[in-house]
Amino acid sequence: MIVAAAIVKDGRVLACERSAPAEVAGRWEFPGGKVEPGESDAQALARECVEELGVHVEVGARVGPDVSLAHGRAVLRVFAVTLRDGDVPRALEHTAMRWLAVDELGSVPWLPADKPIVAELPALLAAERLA
Ligand SMILES: Nc1nc2c([nH]c(=O)n2[C@H]2C[C@H](O)[C@@H](COP(=O)(O)OP(=O)(O)OP(=O)(O)O)O2)c(=O)[nH]1
Repeated sequence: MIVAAAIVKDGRVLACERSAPAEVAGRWEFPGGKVEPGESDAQALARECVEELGVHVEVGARVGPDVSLAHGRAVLRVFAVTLRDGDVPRALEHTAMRWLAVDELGSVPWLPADKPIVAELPALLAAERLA
């Protein structure tokens, strides 16, 4: 299982540019990674957000469907995530980061598996604005 974070703040979502490996470098994704043995999805996601962004997060609801990766050898599961007050993400492992507003969601080359997740973001961003 790969878990990843749709970090939402002020009507925008954080997109991150992969630095490696070569075949996906330059593609954009949600920060995250593999769930390690003994971890829950939420624990893995919280750990990855510390490692990749230096932030503490609160893990919320699922976003979009489980997406099959690598010919069914892995599954990508994305969660809505909020930052702990005052925490500011830094690109510790990514080449670049951008906070995308709803009209900018198509402005980066997402990893192909992320497309059905990105399709759910307008509703997620709208809901956050109302909250
Ligand atoms: N984190 C993340 N990975 C994604 C997304 N979309 C997508 O296809 N993937 C794929 C790319 C990689 O093949 C895999 C995640 O690998 P990773 O390199 O981020 O995981 P990790 O940090 O645990 O890996 P490792 O280098 O520690 O072994 O999932 C996404 O939105 N976020």
